[in-house]
Amino acid sequence: MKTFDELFTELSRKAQERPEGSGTVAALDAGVHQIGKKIVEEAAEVWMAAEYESVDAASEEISQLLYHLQVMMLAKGISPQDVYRYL
Ligand SMILES: N=c1c2ncn([C@@H]3O[C@H](COP(=O)(O)OP(=O)(O)OP(=O)(O)O)[C@@H](O)[C@H]3O)c2ncn1[C@@H]1O[C@H](COP(=O)(O)O)[C@@H](O)[C@H]1O
Repeated sequence: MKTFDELFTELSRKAQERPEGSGTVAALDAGVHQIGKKIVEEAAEVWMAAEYESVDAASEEISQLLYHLQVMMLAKGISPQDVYRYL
């Protein structure tokens, strides 16, 4: 289990060190357009799970959406603090 900030730290390191087999590195290489499509796909999965599936399934979909949002943040050089100041 990890927090939003812990995941962001982990993904930042992956982006920098580019370990082989990292899905995050592959997503960053694919670019903003592909990351954006993944965010829309995951958002739809959150909606469907929330409406038709269990709380656990919806939680898992939300975690995946948060992951892909973090990948977009990395792709655009946006830090958690950049986002938090709007919360
Ligand atoms: N939390 C996540 C995470 N959530 C979602 N995903 C990605 O999102 C996909 C889920 O999307 P879908 O449900 O659409 O499943 P899918 O259709 O089989 O996925 P794709 O075919 O699109 O790859 C997964 O296959 C992962 O590629 C994640 N990938 C990585 N992480 C964490 O990120 C960290 C770094 O991962 P790597 O960069 O791969 O080392 C690790 O701690 C991982 O646990």
